[in-house]
Amino acid sequence: MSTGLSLMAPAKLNLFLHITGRRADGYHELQTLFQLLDWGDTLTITADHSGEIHLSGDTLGLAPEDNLIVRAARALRHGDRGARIHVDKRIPSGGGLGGGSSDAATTLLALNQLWDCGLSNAELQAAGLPLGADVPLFVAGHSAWAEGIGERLRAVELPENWYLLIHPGCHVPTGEIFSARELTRNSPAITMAAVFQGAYRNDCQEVVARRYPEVAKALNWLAKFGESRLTGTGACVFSRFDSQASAEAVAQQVPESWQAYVARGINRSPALSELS
Ligand SMILES: C[C@@](CO)(OP(=O)(O)O)[C@H](O)COP(=O)(O)OP(=O)(O)OC[C@H]1O[C@@H](n2ccc(N)nc2=O)[C@H](O)[C@@H]1O
Ligand SMILES: Nc1ncnc2c1ncn2[C@@H]1O[C@H](COP(=O)(O)OP(=O)(O)O)[C@@H](O)[C@H]1O
Repeated sequence: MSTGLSLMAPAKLNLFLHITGRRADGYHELQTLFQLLDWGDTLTITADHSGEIHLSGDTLGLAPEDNLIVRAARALRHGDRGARIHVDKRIPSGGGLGGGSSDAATTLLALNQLWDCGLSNAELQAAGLPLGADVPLFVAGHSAWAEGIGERLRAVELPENWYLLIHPGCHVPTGEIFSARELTRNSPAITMAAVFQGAYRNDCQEVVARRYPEVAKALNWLAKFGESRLTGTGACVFSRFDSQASAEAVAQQVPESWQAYVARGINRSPALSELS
């Protein structure tokens, strides 16, 4: 049990996000289309018998017990199971790109194999949900139509378009947006067919744009080149392009105070092919 794995933890976009209700525990029910991207963090994980989880690399200044990678490893650990995990982060934290959740999911998938835990994918999704509403998506590893709080997933095949993502530099706390009084919480449930006909939006976008002027600016700037939209609760915004070259050409023009990323949509997470 000393083998290691190096896996990509992909980012995601919410191509649309409707809030359809609120549960008794305060969590919001939503409908969303999760698009996985061919771009993300890299985790290098080696299992050992130390009984400890050691994390190195880009730890974002978080205490180990607050890092979703360590929390995911601890959810599976028992006995003398231990691991050394190195993380190279590319996905900006708190950007609505699901970086923390993807890191957690990749950790669960890798350690389930390295530690021979024998959990099914469904069991891993359930173990990951308390860590974050997006963790089941990344454990399932497929672009998906999602309902519930994002954990009821149906795999979908989406066109593998190119996207330009802009991080306008501000941090938008998910909890703040979900507790905003002005947030629309009663969007009627729609069908997947309606979404593919273009009848969709992100219900968080107006609230985030009003509270965070830099997000509004980035949405307006990107709208010069195509339809621009917020992912999740932000702060990142994105637009779809027909080719890598056209996305790169616009990325070159992004104002210097913002971060630009070009990525391709993918249907299946590359991590799944790496794992047996
Ligand atoms: C709404 C999404 C769409 O992808 O936004 P992003 O975070 O990616 O921007 C996610 O599901 C978010 O998932 P995640 O960021 O993991 O959220 P969590 O840690 O589970 O929740 C943070 C806080 O947001 C609120 N929350 C989150 C998800 C949800 N469906 N309803 C909520 O009300 C809760 O107050 C919760 O305490
Ligand atoms: N490994 C990690 N990578 C990113 N963020 C993490 C990680 N562990 C814990 N976090 C915390 O999770 C929160 C949400 O991060 P993230 O999932 O990247 O954003 P979002 O939910 O907006 O997509 C951040 O506030 C961050 O402090």
